[in-house]
Amino acid sequence: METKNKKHVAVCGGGLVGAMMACYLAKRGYKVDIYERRSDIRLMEVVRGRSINLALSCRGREALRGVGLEDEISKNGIPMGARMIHDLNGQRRPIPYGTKDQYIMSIDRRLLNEALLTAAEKYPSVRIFFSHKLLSCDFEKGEAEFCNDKGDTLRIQVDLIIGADGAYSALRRQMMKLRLFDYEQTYIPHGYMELNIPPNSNNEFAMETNYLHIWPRNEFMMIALPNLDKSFTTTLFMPFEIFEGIDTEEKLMKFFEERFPDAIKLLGAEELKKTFFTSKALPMVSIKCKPYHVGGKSVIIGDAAHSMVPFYGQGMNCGLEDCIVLNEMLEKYNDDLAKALPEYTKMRHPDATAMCDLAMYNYIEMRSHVNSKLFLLRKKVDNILHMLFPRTWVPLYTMVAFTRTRYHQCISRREWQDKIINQGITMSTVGGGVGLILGAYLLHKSGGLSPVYDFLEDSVNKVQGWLKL
Ligand SMILES: Cc1cc2nc3c(=O)[nH]c(=O)nc-3n(C[C@H](O)[C@H](O)[C@H](O)COP(=O)(O)OP(=O)(O)OC[C@H]3O[C@@H](n4cnc5c(N)ncnc54)[C@H](O)[C@@H]3O)c2cc1C
Ligand SMILES: COc1ccc2c(c1)CN(c1nc(C(=O)N(C)c3cc(Cl)c(F)cc3C(=O)O)c(Cl)s1)C2
Repeated sequence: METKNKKHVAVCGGGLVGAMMACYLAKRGYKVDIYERRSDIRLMEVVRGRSINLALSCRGREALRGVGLEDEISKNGIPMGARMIHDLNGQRRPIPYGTKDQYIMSIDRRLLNEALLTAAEKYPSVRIFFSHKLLSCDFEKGEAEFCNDKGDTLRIQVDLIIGADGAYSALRRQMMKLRLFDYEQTYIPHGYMELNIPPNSNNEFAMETNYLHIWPRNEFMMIALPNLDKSFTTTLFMPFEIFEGIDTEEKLMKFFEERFPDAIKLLGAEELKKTFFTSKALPMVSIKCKPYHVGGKSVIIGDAAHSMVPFYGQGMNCGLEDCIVLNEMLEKYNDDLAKALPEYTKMRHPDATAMCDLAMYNYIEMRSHVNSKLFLLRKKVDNILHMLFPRTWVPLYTMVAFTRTRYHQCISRREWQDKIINQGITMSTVGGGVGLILGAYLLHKSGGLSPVYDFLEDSVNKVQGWLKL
């Protein structure tokens, strides 16, 4: 692909979204220089960072498909066709995500990042500068300044500076100096800590493999995703003050015996103690900002533009979908940045902020009153209504994880569904009430079990049978 009349772009951040965007831009014939603060993770023994694995769903897979990487990544992913709910007495109950072809995938974060960096590097017009940290930039001149691990500074001039430098983005910090730039951030009182469920003594998975394991305990929660090495990366979510209050091994074991008794054997008591007292609980922040662009000179994508709490497993999926949308805008406006970038903000901001809100909403839901019984019931009702009314009742998580329905439309449909179900509940309550009064009257008049009463009792039993309550 000719690059003579195409743009020269600097992508700050060689994480999942930056490397993905570099592939899309290179496919368009752009000259792309990636500046990544860390050294080359492909050469590192251990890569410290956030969750070791992630749930890849429809939006992320579509982005990978767009650059020909879906098959390579999927073959190294572990399909999860259902959630496995662990309740307090150790009972495990599966709840399918949908039909058998509706599954999400557990993907190793490092493997995904390495594959995306290697794919980007294959394009002759892409260069990657590791150990280069963005310090500042001048949007008017299209200039950016970096420092390398030797402390040298480097100044470059390009047509477009893209910030894919994550939740604590340096490029976004530069944008915050500009007038009319809106910004809000919220740290939640919960932290997360990664634990590990190793393979069992036969070197097999210690739990059912193709499931997203969940221990919902209202204000506490654990989630475990399978790894290729037959372990499960297990993330414990708790308020920081609870983490801090567990300062002895006795307190830790008492806590797990009360809240996650079945997990002790799976985690291994000694390993649990060792990991818990050598790790720090990490924060989770929700960040919304606007606009994502500065004229035709710069744009932020991924967590740099919208960081969300992980309670929908959509942060990466959303960031990868940003790449599809930005590419569509460049296509639509024939690479005219002065038109494409403002359109990108206009198109993407409502959806990205909707997903931030959905993730926060689910965090508050899960934290306040979702234990395993209620989690099970809600998902079952969702699935039954979807079976009965497949075109009108699409569960929210299905729209989010299994379609490319725009995120803000997922919310408007949820509000419509809530209205329907609330009206349904009201009508059935009223209807039920009228039915009962009528039934009682007929019972009284006929002196025997009235047909209405039989019908009512029969239909409630049927629904209960369906719900297996
Ligand atoms: C506990 C947890 C669980 C999660 N689970 C899921 C999940 O199941 N599914 C999902 O879709 N998402 C999940 N996420 C969200 C996901 O991790 C993020 O949305 C995703 O990593 C964002 O990618 P990014 O490339 O935008 O940012 P990052 O992955 O943060 O990458 C930013 C890159 O920029 C580099 N950088 C930073 N500053 C500079 C600088 N100044 N100069 C140069 N380079 C810089 C960094 O080194 C990094 O390589 C989870 C997040 C957490 C915390
Ligand atoms: C590595 O750390 C993490 C941390 C959190 C998550 C993930 C990985 C992956 N996550 C996914 N969430 C959904 C989802 O849509 N919802 C509503 C759910 C939300 C919660 Cl909080 C939950 F526990 C189950 C479901 C569920 O439905 O299974 C998926 Cl679909 S995948 C959350």
